[in-house]
Amino acid sequence: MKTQKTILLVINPIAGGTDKKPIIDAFKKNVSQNNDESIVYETTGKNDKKAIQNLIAEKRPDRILISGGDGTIREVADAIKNESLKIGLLPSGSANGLATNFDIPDSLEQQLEIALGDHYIEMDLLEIDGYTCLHIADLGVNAQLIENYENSEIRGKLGYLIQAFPTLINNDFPFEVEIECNEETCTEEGVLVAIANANKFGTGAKINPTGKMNDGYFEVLVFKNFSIKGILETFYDDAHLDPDFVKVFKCKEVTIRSKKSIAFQIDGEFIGEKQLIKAKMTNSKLTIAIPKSFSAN
Ligand SMILES: Nc1ncnc2c1ncn2[C@@H]1O[C@H](COP(=O)(O)OP(=O)(O)OP(=O)(O)O)[C@@H](O)[C@H]1O
Repeated sequence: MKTQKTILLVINPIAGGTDKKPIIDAFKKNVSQNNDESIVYETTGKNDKKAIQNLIAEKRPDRILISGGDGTIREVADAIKNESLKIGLLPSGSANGLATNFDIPDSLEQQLEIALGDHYIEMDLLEIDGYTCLHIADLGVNAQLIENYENSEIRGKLGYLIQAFPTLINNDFPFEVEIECNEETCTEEGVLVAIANANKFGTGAKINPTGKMNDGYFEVLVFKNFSIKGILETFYDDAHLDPDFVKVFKCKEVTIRSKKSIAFQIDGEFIGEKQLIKAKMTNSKLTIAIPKSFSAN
């Protein structure tokens, strides 16, 4: 009979460009202190989903800790879709949008305590054009900014800020979209259309303050104004949900159409220029260990 727990760490060695040895060492130490067994899987960037599935089938871990950015979390989420496995987050990516949403602290010690703890959220998972979306996807100015940022040399918030000005000046926003949801179709004009399960962008900007990550719904938010002040506030401060600035649709399924091809991103990853987007709430949930102080509202 299995008397101890098995904890698997899936870690992306290149995420965030940092040395991962301290994370692996702290993980092993923490797990062994509880007399549990630790397993470490380092991602390779190739066939990781299958390798993680094989490891789960072989070792039957009780929990999976994930160290990387949102891309690594998505890889694990896809791998465990049909399993009821708990996960914990040790954020180490250059973008940690999901961890930002749960207010996961910076200290590795605290992260391990939370990730191995017993306070969870059953988080909704969205599917957008065949991709799993963990927190926020969007069409328009932010996706354009991410594309420009990915092609630039300067990382971090300063990189976004520097890219913000040419992005805002050198494009043909606002654009028109047709939004089909809740058995209604309407036409809206905006500079950014977000599909949000979560409240915040990875930068910490609270763009969807009323969204709940476990209510079986997501929000479509159309940001209407093309004002540098408004957009920068959206990225760096709490957004104002003034109806003149943003229109919100709460739904389980949406189709968005645009006559022009518009930049589109999911969870901080630039996907491409799109004219048609279909998003829906899935029946899958991700059980994530989160801080006790986090309230899903
Ligand atoms: N060993 C590896 N070598 C190269 N790429 C890898 C490796 N392991 C994972 N990857 C790639 O890393 C990406 C996921 O990175 P993730 O989002 O977790 O971290 P990140 O630092 O935030 O990355 P990014 O800055 O690219 O968003 C995936 O594209 C995956 O294929």
